[in-house]
Amino acid sequence: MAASVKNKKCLVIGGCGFLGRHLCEGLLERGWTVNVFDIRSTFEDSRIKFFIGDLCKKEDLLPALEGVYCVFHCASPAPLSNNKALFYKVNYEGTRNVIEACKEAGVKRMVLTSSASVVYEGKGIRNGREEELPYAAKPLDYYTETKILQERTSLEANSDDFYTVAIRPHGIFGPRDLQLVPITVDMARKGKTKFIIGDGKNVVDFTYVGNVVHGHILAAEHIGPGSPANGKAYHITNDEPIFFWTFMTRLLTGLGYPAPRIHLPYSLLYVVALFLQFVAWIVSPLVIFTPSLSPMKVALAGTDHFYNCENAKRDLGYSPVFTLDQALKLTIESYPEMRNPEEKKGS
Ligand SMILES: NC(=O)C1=CN([C@@H]2O[C@H](COP(=O)(O)OP(=O)(O)OC[C@H]3O[C@@H](n4cnc5c(N)ncnc54)[C@H](OP(=O)(O)O)[C@@H]3O)[C@@H](O)[C@H]2O)C=CC1
Ligand SMILES: CC(C)CCC[C@@H](C)[C@H]1CC[C@H]2C3=C(CC[C@]12C)[C@@]1(C)CCC(=O)C[C@@H]1CC3
Repeated sequence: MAASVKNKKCLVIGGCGFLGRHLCEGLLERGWTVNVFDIRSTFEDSRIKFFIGDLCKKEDLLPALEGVYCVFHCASPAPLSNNKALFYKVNYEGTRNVIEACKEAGVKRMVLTSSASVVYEGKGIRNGREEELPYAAKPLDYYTETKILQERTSLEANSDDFYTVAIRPHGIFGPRDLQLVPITVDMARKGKTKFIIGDGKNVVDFTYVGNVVHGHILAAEHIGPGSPANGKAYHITNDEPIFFWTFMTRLLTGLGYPAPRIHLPYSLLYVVALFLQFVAWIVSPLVIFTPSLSPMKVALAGTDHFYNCENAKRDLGYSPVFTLDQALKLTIESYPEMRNPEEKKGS
């Protein structure tokens, strides 16, 4: 049964990021008192108390944890940054630090933002259930490798004194998104979105940020003494699997760009991505460069990866609040600056 959270105080670690800020807005609407902890400041809100610091430093965290009922840990370095050392420092060592600081400050609950990628290693996943999918034995990138360590550490910390739960969203998109929409538009403006990787029939989940926020808040309201959610991981999706390339076509055409139309063999692109990754590794002692075509991106664009969220429905009372149609409309409308500048000239 959901606990009453009226005026309970929470801390959103990573609250100045894409998901974090939406989470703050959702929590405020739900009646929570919200503190934000982040390494940077990206917005102001008189209802929120901001703490700027590094989650890897306990002395930065402790003041922000005073009187906190629940911590939402959704901080991470940028998922596609490929910075191994930073991923380990923040996602693994930093999360251990967050857990220690929570216990020291007497915080009793933590909701971790994990990722559905923790079980994905480039092979197709269709309607994947949490209890049927082991952690990826061969993660495709350092980000995923450290998200596995982060989730495992967080769930193992669960006890009757400190309740933890992990939310595994997949392919989050929405207003103020920093990954999916900006990267896709950048590729479109460089003429790189005319290609379809593979046969174009791979089915995936994309999850609207409003639904991810809803899942996080339900998780915080449900963990506690005797809850079936304690120490568990939950897939949170839109529950509307879609062809990856249908989604991309709707997003691109909705922003005034042409639809992808030329098929390229998946295996060829994957080999090219592996070669570029090898070259980046060879030159890394001299220069850091992150190829735009990575094995992870190619795999995500060319294989099935959609997940079952029945466990979240059963234990958290989750169901998507926004449909994919509503979500795409809200997202496209929120990005006037991302529209194809050529469409105006053509009209
Ligand atoms: N975007 C997606 O599609 C998905 C994301 N996720 C997970 O959701 C969470 C949020 O992702 P998203 O909103 O996209 O990411 P963002 O990068 O937008 O937000 C993360 C925030 O955490 C901050 N941060 C990073 N390192 C530290 C640190 N050492 N101390 C304090 N704050 C720090 C970031 O600051 P800075 O920008 O300066 O690094 C940023 O403000 C992440 O845990 C991610 O793994 C899961 C599935 C899909
Ligand atoms: C091929 C192009 C037309 C479009 C490229 C879109 C990609 C930038 C995105 C498609 C799937 C996205 C995704 C993530 C980042 C952006 C994409 C690769 C994540 C890796 C972000 C962090 C996660 O936890 C998992 C996400 C999976 C899906």
